[in-house]
Amino acid sequence: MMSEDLKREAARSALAEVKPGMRLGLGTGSTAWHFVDLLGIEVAKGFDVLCVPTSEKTAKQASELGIPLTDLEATPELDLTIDGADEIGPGLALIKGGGGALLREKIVAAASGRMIVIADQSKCVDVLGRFPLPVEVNIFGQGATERAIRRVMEDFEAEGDLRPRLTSDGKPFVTDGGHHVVDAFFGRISRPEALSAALLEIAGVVQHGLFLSLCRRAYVAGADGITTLDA
Ligand SMILES: O=C(CO)[C@H](O)[C@H](O)COP(=O)(O)O
Repeated sequence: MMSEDLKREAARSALAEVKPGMRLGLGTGSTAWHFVDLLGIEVAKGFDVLCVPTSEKTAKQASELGIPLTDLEATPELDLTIDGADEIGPGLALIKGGGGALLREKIVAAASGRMIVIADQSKCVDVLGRFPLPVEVNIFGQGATERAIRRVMEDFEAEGDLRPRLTSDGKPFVTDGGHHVVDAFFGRISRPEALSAALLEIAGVVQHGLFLSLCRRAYVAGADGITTLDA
């Protein structure tokens, strides 16, 4: 199966968890795109859900499909969030934010009773950190924030550097919240909880892409079908 087919199969498994009347968080990225697309087909047939998107991109896709949308002001508690991931590690610890939506993704996941991740097998790792960890930073004082992040990277024996994320035309990548993203190349993250705490201690760090103790289930699609991983 091609990678897009695998993503769609994982999305289809997650769709089976969605019951009528649920309040859902909708993730961001190419795998979440398939979930939203499949949900749109059900909504067109009359399926009842109310959704909070985790990015402007997902909001646009969902509204074009006629999926009813709300926000966390009107609906502060959700039943379930379905999202993709950049890495799935032991205990379903995740790295997210490759698409730059990590802040809204984490807020929405934290407001949800459950988070389910959908992915193809390539995302599963024994140790997190091969995928660069996205860190969302306030634009004010970014130089000082980067310096502080580099110090934390040294403390955690990062194998690589910190790189400000740029768009394809070389401009700083700006998140939906108006912040920048810097990508931290760790190679191996052996103490994710401690790293999370150290990064959040930095004043200019808005959020980072380590999702710890948030995801309870993953549907992972591979050549042999779907594997269900539970935390
Ligand atoms: O965290 C994300 C966006 O911020 C995505 O979920 C993550 O990057 C995975 O994306 P894809 O399904 O395209 O591989």
